[in-house]
Amino acid sequence: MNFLIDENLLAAESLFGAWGELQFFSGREIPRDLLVKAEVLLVRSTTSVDASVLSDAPHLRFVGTATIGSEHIDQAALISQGIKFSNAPGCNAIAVAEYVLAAILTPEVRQGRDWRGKKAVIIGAGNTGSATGRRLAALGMDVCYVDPFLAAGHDSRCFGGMQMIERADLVSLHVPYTQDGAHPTHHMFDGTVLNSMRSDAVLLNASRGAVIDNQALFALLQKEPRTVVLDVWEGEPEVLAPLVPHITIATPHIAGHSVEGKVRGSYMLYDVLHAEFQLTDEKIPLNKVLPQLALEGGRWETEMDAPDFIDRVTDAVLSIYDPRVDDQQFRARGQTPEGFDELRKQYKKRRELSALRFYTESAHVGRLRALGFTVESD
Ligand SMILES: NC(=O)C1=CN([C@@H]2O[C@H](COP(=O)(O)OP(=O)(O)OC[C@H]3O[C@@H](n4cnc5c(N)ncnc54)[C@H](O)[C@@H]3O)[C@@H](O)[C@H]2O)C=CC1
Ligand SMILES: O=C(O)C(=O)[C@H](O)COP(=O)(O)O
Repeated sequence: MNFLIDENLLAAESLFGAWGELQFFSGREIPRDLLVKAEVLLVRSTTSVDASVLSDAPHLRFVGTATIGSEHIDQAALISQGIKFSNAPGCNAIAVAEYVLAAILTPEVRQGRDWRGKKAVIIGAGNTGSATGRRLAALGMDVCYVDPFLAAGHDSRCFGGMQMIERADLVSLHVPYTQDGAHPTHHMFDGTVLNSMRSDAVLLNASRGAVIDNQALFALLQKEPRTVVLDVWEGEPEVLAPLVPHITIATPHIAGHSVEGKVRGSYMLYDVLHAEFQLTDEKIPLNKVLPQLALEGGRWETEMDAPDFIDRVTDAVLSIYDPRVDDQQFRARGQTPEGFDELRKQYKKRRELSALRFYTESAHVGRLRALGFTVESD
């Protein structure tokens, strides 16, 4: 099989190398001459795959994106040409949830809050929203979801309408980008919705930029400061530069970029291809391709009392991932399209919290596990 693969797909050589010839491309556009031979095209979220791409790819049988979001793929065009498709649902849910957790534990966002008993409203109760909700609940927050699609089913979690955000201490967005259907998310947070939030509430967006009307947010923040964390930007890689100084933590769409999340994304496509093409070779287990390297300093021995739980957790979380480092780089180099893409391409090897082994006798083992740490207690 002939593969054409975005060079940012981790572990591609190890996973797909035995199945055929691999060619790699870099950047948002696929070089057209490489499409001619391609039977399998594997991309991430920055490459549009539409009818014009397909018209240059006469042998294409499968398109995969190693991401959760799939609005960059014209699925109707694929169906019309009998080309199979898969995304990688849930691959980086842990990474996104850990981004949110780390962001709200930074002193700049936390502003002395203990978070216990505070109200979190999560918009979108799918993979990333649920993973986030579980971590916020483990901090002691009171978590409710807005998700009209799931609220109508048998999900027993706390669901409510958008009016909940009026009383929320934290609002975190985890919806796909949609422009039609019963509940489109384009500019879901427009000026009216933004103004309905409490002025001391934290707003966080790690979903898609245009879920928030960035001009309306800019207008609001010019009038009064608020605590806002943005990982995604309307029109990225172009960003509304005058908005950036008003944002508490600003990052270049890297919330999902843990090494583990990226490898899981590639692995999910490997899994689907193995089944789709009825390949008979023995499957490579996921743990063979997940990074096995021990984390430097990845051992944390602690006693903790209830009052210092949040401070100990904050130290541990920020020792693994501190979004303020990404924020500094974004402000320095990420506000042009080239800088934005470059930061993402060269992104560090960020590990998930499970890479840190907590040794503790504390009564908080269950909460530490729910936050995502590996915990040993003997
Ligand atoms: N910043 C980053 O690096 C990343 C961003 N994302 C973005 O986050 C989005 C969500 O990811 P997942 O949670 O994995 O997707 P998911 O499909 O598991 O969950 C999305 C949820 O949003 C709900 N939803 C849809 N429209 C809604 C609306 N108008 N109001 C409330 N809820 C609505 C759906 O019912 C679904 O339960 C992705 O589509 C992607 O765009 C995902 C991963 C990484
Ligand atoms: O999974 C998604 O959806 C995302 O937004 C990805 O984390 C973004 O990753 P890239 O494909 O843009 O590197």
